Amino acid sequence: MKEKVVVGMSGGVDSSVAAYLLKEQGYEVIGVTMQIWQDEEQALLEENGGCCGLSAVDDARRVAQALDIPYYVMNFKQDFKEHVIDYFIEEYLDGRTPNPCIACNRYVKWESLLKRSLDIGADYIATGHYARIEKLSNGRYALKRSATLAKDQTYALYNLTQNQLSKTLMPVGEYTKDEIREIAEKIHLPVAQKPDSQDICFVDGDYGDFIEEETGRKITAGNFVDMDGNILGTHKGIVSYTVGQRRGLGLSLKQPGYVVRIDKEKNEVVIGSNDDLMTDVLYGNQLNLMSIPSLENGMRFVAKVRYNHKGAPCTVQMAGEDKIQVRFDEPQRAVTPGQAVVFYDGDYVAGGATIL
Ligand SMILES: Nc1ncnc2c1ncn2[C@@H]1O[C@H](COP(=O)(O)OP(=O)(O)OP(=O)(O)O)[C@@H](O)[C@H]1O
Repeated sequence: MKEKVVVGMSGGVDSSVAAYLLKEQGYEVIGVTMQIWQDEEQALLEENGGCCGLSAVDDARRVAQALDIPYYVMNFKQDFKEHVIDYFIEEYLDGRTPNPCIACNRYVKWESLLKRSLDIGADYIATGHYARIEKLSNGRYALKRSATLAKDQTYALYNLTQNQLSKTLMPVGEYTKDEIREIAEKIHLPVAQKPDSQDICFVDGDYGDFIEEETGRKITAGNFVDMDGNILGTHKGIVSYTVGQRRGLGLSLKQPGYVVRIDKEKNEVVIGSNDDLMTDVLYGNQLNLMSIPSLENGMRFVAKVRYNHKGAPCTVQMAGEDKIQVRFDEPQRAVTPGQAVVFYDGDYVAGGATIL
């Protein structure tokens, strides 16, 4: 009997070609689009390349028809609200910079979609992510960077569990984006020329406005201060800033000023120089290990502190029960609380954690 796989279809090129490739590989393929956000907001975001509203469903349905596979729309709005929107809001209110894609992957795409897929008799779920999954000789499953470093999505997937990885297929990771578009053209998929989706699919514009609308809370203005605590001006609320930011501060300073720290207790945004942003040690919690079963003292990796960071050599070790220390060989710029640190052993994700 054919193995059954549920493909998460966003209506984009990558997941459409993923469905095609798996069908070619002999799987019984079922397409599913997850509805994750309110329809009116989605309709607006669609115009900006958002991922899950009405036109996403239309596109995914047309692709499923073209590929002759069954297709369903499933409602995941509650899961998304709890695990992504609420987390996003809480983190910003706490003066941190969350990564909602990581939370969506772990809790919505995998935990919830995988569960429902297994419930309907599937053996696997699949997505159009640019990453590969391998079972290593030590018995562990690990993500491997995609064949094309130009579009490698392993960073946002570091938090998947062993069980989740063991039930996941990512066929697109073997190809470059150009090759995927060529396949889409060759088989006349209706979405071959669709642009990539934007980073954060549910908010477009000022995060402060979004958080005020969602929570009904008024975001309060506060002081910009320098490294010595001297007041430099007024900010519009800590949720509108992130470490490393220079643009949009509205300050006229003698030297270029950057957000170095956000102090939630004092409702202050601390401004310093580029040098003040450099740090060679960071701490993380909520550790997830992937290619390695445990973290031994002195282990060497290359770690990324944000999606588009090129990665830097470091030593990683435990620094408490669920706390790690990452010590870089050279200081890194703008390490940001709330983002993830993901450490690689060659092409494999060894593990990752949330930056404290
Ligand atoms: N609403 C959704 N329903 C089901 N699956 C989804 C949805 N949104 C995203 N996915 C899955 O997650 C993968 C990665 O999503 P991302 O938003 O990064 O898309 P992308 O890289 O632009 O890919 P695509 O071209 O397939 O949209 C998609 O390829 C798809 O498999």
